[in-house]
Parts: sequence; structure tokens; C-alpha cells
Amino acid sequence: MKQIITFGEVLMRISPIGNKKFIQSNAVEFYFGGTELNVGISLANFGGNVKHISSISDDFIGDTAVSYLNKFDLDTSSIVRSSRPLGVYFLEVGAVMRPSSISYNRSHSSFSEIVPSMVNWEKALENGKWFHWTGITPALNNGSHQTLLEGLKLARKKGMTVSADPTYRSGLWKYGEDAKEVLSELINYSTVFIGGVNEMNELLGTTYSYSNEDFIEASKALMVKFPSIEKVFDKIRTSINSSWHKIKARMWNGLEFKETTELDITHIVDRIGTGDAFAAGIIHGLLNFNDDKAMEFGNAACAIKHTYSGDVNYANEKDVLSILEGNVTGRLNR
Ligand SMILES: O=C(O)C(=O)C[C@H](O)[C@H](O)CO
Repeated sequence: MKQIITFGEVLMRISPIGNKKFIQSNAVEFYFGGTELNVGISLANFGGNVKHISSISDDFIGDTAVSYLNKFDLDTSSIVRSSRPLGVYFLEVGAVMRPSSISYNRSHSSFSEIVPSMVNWEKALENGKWFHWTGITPALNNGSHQTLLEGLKLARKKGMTVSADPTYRSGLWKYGEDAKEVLSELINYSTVFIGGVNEMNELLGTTYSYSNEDFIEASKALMVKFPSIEKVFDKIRTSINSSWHKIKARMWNGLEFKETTELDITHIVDRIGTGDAFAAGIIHGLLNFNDDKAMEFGNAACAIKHTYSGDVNYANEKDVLSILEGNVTGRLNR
């Protein structure tokens, strides 16, 4: 089976247990995560053959991270190891009207210091069919930006499908390059855009609203500016409070507009990684179903991720299809 390639940082999340603040607690729990890794693990849980490429610390914490990836049968053969530490982030999980808070400790991490000569892209992509990247990787450093660019160029040369989740995080991008310029360059090597009106406005310098009409116009304008983009998938989140969200998805594939119904997530267990679950659902859907079902599958995958603690979506294909079929009451399985 040909491989889906994900490339990005593996991070450790450290968080007080439950919804406590650090000052309330001395008991913490940890999880492994990282945007692109979350996508990779979710795709493996759906049955995909996934290779994750990264740079990970050459110490026992890095060994543990690699073992975690192996637990999901990810191909870790193109991961490089370095003397720099694994990136860490601290999370306080909010509840109801109290928002969650994140602080990153990743500026000199193993992945932040990656440079193009560390990855043998020819070898890494030899069995690849799909490449997924996000805007986090080029936001970290010039080295991670250039390494990604090399991988994308080769992926397109080999005719692979490339999905882009441009995720713009203003708190990153500290190394002096212009986010809009860099992301525009990288999107030219991408075919599927997983992002919404905000991201499109950022790239196009426009002010489209959230209406469906504006979403279609923004998607058309995006495809004119970046002719390699064939499909746009967007997720709309309505936040009642930290513990209660509603989500739905919509798409423009150059020919038709479709949207899902809204799924009501009344008791969020953990919302970190839900966007990655959406991206993985879209990729799995496009590889196995039609565009419409891919959008529905992405939305259902995003919804069920809210029920698992940690960054990763543990749902398999059957779990997601069951949500799609309307089984949302959580009835006990015996
Ligand atoms: O990858 C990152 O930057 C993270 O913050 C780790 C999380 O797993 C990620 O944000 C979830 O989307």
C-alpha cells in the first residue's frame, strides 16, 4: 500500500490533571501530539499506511515518542534524531466560560532546528501518494520552512496529492520571515486546501465574510491565485462556551458547494487536535469516498475527537461512519 506522508514536530503536552490550573495542582499528565502527527495517527487509525517525518531528541524521551508512534504502526524510518530536546507545551484545560491556555517551549527544540540536509526526501517519499503539511512547520524557523519546501517540491514532481492546512498562529513566526509570503509560496505546491475564510482572507488580502456566498467567492479567488488548488474544505465552529461547541463543514470543489448539518458537542472532553481530526477525516474521505462523503466524514471525525483526552483521535473508520449514520446518543455497546 502506498504511503500518506506527514511532516512536522512531535511535541509533549504537559497539563494539570482535570480542569485544574498549574497553581492548584502538583499532579500533571502528559500526552504526545503535534499537529501533523495528530493527522498521521488518525489516518493510521482509519487503516492508512502512514509515514511521519520529523526530528526528535536523541534521548529516552525521544525514544518514548518514537515508541508511541510505533504503537500506531506509523513508519518512523525517516525520522532523524538530534541532540536538541523534544518540544514541550503546557496546557491548562478550561471549562464552561473559562478558556484553555497554552504556552509553548519549542524555540530550540529538535524539530525547530531541522535543516534541509537532515532529510533524504528521495528516500522518504519513495513510496508516497499523499503529503500533508500545516502552517505550523514553516512558522517555526527558516530551516523547517526550507526543509518542508524541498519535500513539497519533490512530492509534486512525483505527482503526489498535497493537502495544506495553513493554520496561521500569530504567536509563532518569530524568526523574521513574512507569514503571507511563505505560506503563499508553499500553497503553490498544494492541491487540497483545508482552511476557512480567515485563512483565505489572510492569503488573498481580502475581507470575505463567513457567509456561504462569500466562502464560495473566496474559494474561487483562491483557485485563481493558486491554480494548483482543486478543492477547499472548511470547518465552522460555533462556541457556546469552552465545554459546548457546534461544528459543521462545507466545501467548494470547483464545481459545487456542499455543507453538512451541524453536530452538537455538548460536553467537550478535549478540543485539542480536533482540527487535525477534521483534516485526517477529509484526507481519508478523499482517498476512499467522494467529495461529499469526505466532507461528512471529516466533520464526524472532528466531532468524535472532542470525546478523547489527549491530542490524538483514537476513533477508527467504523466509529466515524457510525456518527455519520446518525448514532450520536452514545448508547452503550454490549
Ligand atoms: O503542533 C502544535 O503546535 C501543537 O500545539 C500541538 C497540538 O497537538 C496541536 O496544536 C493540535 O492541533
